[in-house]
Amino acid sequence: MNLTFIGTGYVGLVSGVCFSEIGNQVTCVDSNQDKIKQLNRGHVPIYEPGLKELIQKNQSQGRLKFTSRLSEAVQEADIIFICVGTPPLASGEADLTYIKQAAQDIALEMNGYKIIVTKSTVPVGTNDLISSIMQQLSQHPFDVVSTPEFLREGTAVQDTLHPDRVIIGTEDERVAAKMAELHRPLSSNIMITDIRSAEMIKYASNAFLATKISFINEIANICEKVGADVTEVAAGMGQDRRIGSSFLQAGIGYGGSCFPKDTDALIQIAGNVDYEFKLLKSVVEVNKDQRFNVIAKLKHCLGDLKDKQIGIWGLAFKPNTDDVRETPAMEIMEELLQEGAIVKAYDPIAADNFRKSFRHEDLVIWSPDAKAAAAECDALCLLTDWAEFQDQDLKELQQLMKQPILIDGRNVYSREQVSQTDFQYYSIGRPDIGGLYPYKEESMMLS
Ligand SMILES: NC(=O)C1=CN([C@@H]2O[C@H](COP(=O)(O)OP(=O)(O)OC[C@H]3O[C@@H](n4cnc5c(N)ncnc54)[C@H](O)[C@@H]3O)[C@@H](O)[C@H]2O)C=CC1
Ligand SMILES: O=C(O)[C@H]1O[C@H](OP(=O)(O)OP(=O)(O)OC[C@H]2O[C@@H](n3ccc(=O)[nH]c3=O)[C@H](O)[C@@H]2O)[C@H](O)[C@@H](O)[C@@H]1O
Repeated sequence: MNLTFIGTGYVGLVSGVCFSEIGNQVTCVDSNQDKIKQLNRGHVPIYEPGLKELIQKNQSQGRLKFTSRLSEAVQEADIIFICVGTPPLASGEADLTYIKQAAQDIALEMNGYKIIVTKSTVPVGTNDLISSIMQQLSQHPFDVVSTPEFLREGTAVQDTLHPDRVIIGTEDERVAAKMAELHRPLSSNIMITDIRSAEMIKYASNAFLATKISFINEIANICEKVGADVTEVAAGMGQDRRIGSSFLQAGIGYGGSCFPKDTDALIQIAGNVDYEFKLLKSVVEVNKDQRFNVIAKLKHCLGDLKDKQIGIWGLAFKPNTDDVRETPAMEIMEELLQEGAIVKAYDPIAADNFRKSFRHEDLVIWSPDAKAAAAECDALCLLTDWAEFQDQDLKELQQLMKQPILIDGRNVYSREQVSQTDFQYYSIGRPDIGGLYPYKEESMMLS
């Protein structure tokens, strides 16, 4: 089939490339000409394992092209995917400016029947809005379908080629059959539903995953006070198939371009129909606090942070991505600088992106590698669980530092690794590994 993807962010680019990989003729369009120039020169604007190779392969086999010329791309296509951003407004609501613009752009270039598929995450009712924009501006027939995207950054290619499920929101049987045919090479688990339910499935899924994370983070905080190990607790809970083991990794909270934005948007969607989503509001609040756990632990070890040298390992919101949108590292570093600490930072991939968006860029010492970031530090904080950090020799690391204090915000190191060192080690919800918690002994005793 001839497919056009509008927007070459994570979703448009990865989906476009993967649909070309399974044999479709794909055009990816972006209004950002610089992005298109880069892509045509072989430079991939995002870091995503496996993506560059797939782009090269499908481009050279003539199934994939990049352009900023929308008219051709719309006119050649049977199916057009809208994959533009839906960033948050100050109120938390999704900004639909790019969606409306894309619908108008498509409508003005129509030359016959097409299926318009919304892959962007959009509030319930947005596909109806797209339909009405199209109807006003074009005489040509069309159908609008909601097919939300569930890929994760860092594993986006695998997630797209092997999705757990495909959700297709349409009330038209022929459109459903065509969409199912398109997706069948990727998954046999295809659910056809109505448009509004499809729109809601996306928000509900992200909100539920965010809830699991905030839930386990609160359990971790309690574990620290009662002397239990959250990784053992999560492993025990996860063996119940009704609970499942994924997204129970305690840490410094979720970040990224989607969970923070989509939880806020769902709270607003509910608010707009006079429903207060109390549970989700708490999830968001817990998440905002969780990152400061790192600062509390630093203060417990070092007291006043003024003039203390603190190393930061990891700036991306998760490993295997250079995305720093809503990364917890941003606020942690701001707080450290505010406290008068000297901050040294390193990330294997995301440092350049982080520097561009960090307003105190000039106050940080940017280190070329992990060891340099730790050298001469009073404490080291691990904020992103990159494999590179997991593989470090802790004994060697300890020698480099002024004081052997390690705050592991992602529970990366094992008891065995830590016990072979003199590190004063604090992780999240594992009070028995390394660090001594002052409140542990007295609060653990039942009377
Ligand atoms: N980033 C992710 O991992 C995931 C994102 N989503 C959702 O997918 C949507 C897109 O997200 P990202 O790919 O991260 O977005 P992004 O913001 O990284 O990229 C969007 C792209 O669309 C382009 N664009 C905007 N308006 C355009 C127009 N009228 N014509 C042509 N190009 C246009 C922009 O120049 C930009 O390159 C959002 O709604 C997001 O919530 C869903 C699942 C995963
Ligand atoms: O809508 C989206 O954009 C996407 O949002 C998330 O994907 P992503 O943000 O790429 O990454 P995740 O792997 O979900 O991680 C999100 C954040 O949660 C944190 N996390 C994740 C899992 C966990 O157990 N604990 C935890 O703290 C990660 O460190 C990261 O900061 C969802 O997992 C995708 O299904 C969805 O498509």
